[in-house]
Amino acid sequence: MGSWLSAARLVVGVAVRADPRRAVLVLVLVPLFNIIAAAQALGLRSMVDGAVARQLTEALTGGLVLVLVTVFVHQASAVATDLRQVLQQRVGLEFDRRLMALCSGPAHVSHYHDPEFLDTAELVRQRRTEFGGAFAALVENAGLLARFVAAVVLMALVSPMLALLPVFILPLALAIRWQATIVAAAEVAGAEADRQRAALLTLATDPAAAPEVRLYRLGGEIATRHRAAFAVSARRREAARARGAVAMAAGWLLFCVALVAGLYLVTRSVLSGTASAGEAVLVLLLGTRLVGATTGLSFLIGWLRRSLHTVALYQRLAGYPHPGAAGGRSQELPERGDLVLDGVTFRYPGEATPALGPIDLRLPAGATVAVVGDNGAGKSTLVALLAGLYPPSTGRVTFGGQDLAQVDPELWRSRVTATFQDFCRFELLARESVGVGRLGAIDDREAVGSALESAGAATIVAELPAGLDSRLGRTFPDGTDLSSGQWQKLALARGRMRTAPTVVLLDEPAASLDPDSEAELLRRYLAPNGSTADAPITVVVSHRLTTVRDADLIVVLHEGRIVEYGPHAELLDRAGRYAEMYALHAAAYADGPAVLSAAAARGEVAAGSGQTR
Ligand SMILES: Nc1ncnc2c1ncn2[C@@H]1O[C@H](COP(=O)(O)OP(=O)(O)OP(=O)(O)O)[C@@H](O)[C@H]1O
Repeated sequence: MGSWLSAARLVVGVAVRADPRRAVLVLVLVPLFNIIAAAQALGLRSMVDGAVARQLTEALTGGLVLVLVTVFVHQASAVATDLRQVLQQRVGLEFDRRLMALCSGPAHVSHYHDPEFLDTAELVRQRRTEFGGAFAALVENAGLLARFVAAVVLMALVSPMLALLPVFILPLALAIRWQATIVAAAEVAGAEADRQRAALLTLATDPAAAPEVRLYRLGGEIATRHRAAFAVSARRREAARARGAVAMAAGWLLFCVALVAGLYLVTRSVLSGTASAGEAVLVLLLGTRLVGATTGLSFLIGWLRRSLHTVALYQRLAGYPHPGAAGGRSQELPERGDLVLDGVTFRYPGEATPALGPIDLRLPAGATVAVVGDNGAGKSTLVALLAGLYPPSTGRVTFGGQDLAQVDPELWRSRVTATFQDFCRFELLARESVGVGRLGAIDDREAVGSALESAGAATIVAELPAGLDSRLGRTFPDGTDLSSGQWQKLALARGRMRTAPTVVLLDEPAASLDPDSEAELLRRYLAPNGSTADAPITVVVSHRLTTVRDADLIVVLHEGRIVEYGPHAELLDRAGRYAEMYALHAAAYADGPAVLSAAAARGEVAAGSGQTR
């Protein structure tokens, strides 16, 4: 009940803030019109009593009241419905904004790895329209409740016994509430299956997945799994609804018996002369209205319950404890310094063991660093930690001696530029897709042009139908789609928009590039830059070991830990994991022998051993 009230308060607060005048009008007028509607019954009573007593004035006055109230209530309700719909949209829009801020606002992104957060967010996203619906349901319920109370009061004036009718509605109301509770619980329990269903639907309709779906003939399998996932969540929901329906039917039965008994009492009073015929008609009219209002309430309470439950889920998301979200962070950071990880571990939410660490690592100012290791070694996790996207689970990351946990994450991220392994395909205008790398310069064609140039992506854009102004992607009919490598080059250009970053992070930046582009890219990023005073720390994750050898330092990760660390030649001398990986890699390349012989010519391969340096 507490969460209902808190959700209702939030919805009303949002409506009042979104449009104070309309909100107050709707919240006051709708119940008022419903109370006024009860005057129809009074008019009808006077009409009947006037007719029975042959009192024309009384009969005509009653008729006039009946007609006027009916017309007024009809018109006023239409106006109130219009107002309510406008507000409903505004409330929905405001919650959409809040939801976007909730997901994209937190300092870190680790919540996206928490299944509980994802399930709740998925439910809230699916039921977004219910935020506006919650306001509408509140208003309609208030209106119906007012109508109900007015009817009971008028009936009680005829016979006080009739005031007991609401007591017989209580079991029905409890049954309605119980059904809504168990259906909501079933929906939460089925959220995981619903998420799977949504993912399968995306898979079956996503153009990127289409080639493999066709090739491996996965259409049928996806449909089967989709049906199975639906069955899991639907079975739970339907079972909950059925149980609730049985309880509601029992509640209805009790109420109907009570109403029939009430009508019997009034009929007896008319026959004994203690009530007028008009009063009997009044009770009959209000009694049937009571049935209507109760039916309406049973529907509306279900609607209200469901929509307030969505609001409560939103509140749960809003209250999600984001690690490292404490305020009062420093806005100061040195321009240059070493980036140091000190006993750092990172565990994904819900995981028992850390994906990374403990790690101690010093990345000297201006150094170029390559991070290598097997799949799942923790390279991307390390990059995300350095970008400040996750807070370490234990240990600390410092820059220039300053603990980044004490620094505003926004400040740190404004110093970092990155191209991630799963880079985003911003389906905007080409210049915007690059320009979002520095929002302040999004309209600066020159800045975008030089970022494209430095990422080797200028020709891609030059060949587009409208150059920088071409729309990218398939979402819009006039959009041009790009190849994976072309998208990746635009992502690299985006990373070049920040002109003087402190740290440059590149996670598999060349995975989709041709060998020439890759070699050129890594040459640019990994050329030793310690001699330049303002050079950033550059961290490159790559599986192509032959292309990262020029880095000042190479970090070898294995099962989340650093197993080796040093320059290429030193690591080869150590003849450990890196040397082994490097030799395998060089030999596996089509031109492996050529690489090896070139290395031998430079004295980097121990003669006859195949071991490279
Ligand atoms: N969202 C997640 N939730 C739980 N565990 C995760 C998640 N993402 C990654 N992991 C786990 O963390 C470990 C490190 O993953 P990470 O992606 O950092 O490896 P990687 O070295 O970048 O791999 P690759 O070379 O394949 O890109 C792996 O064991 C992986 O299973």
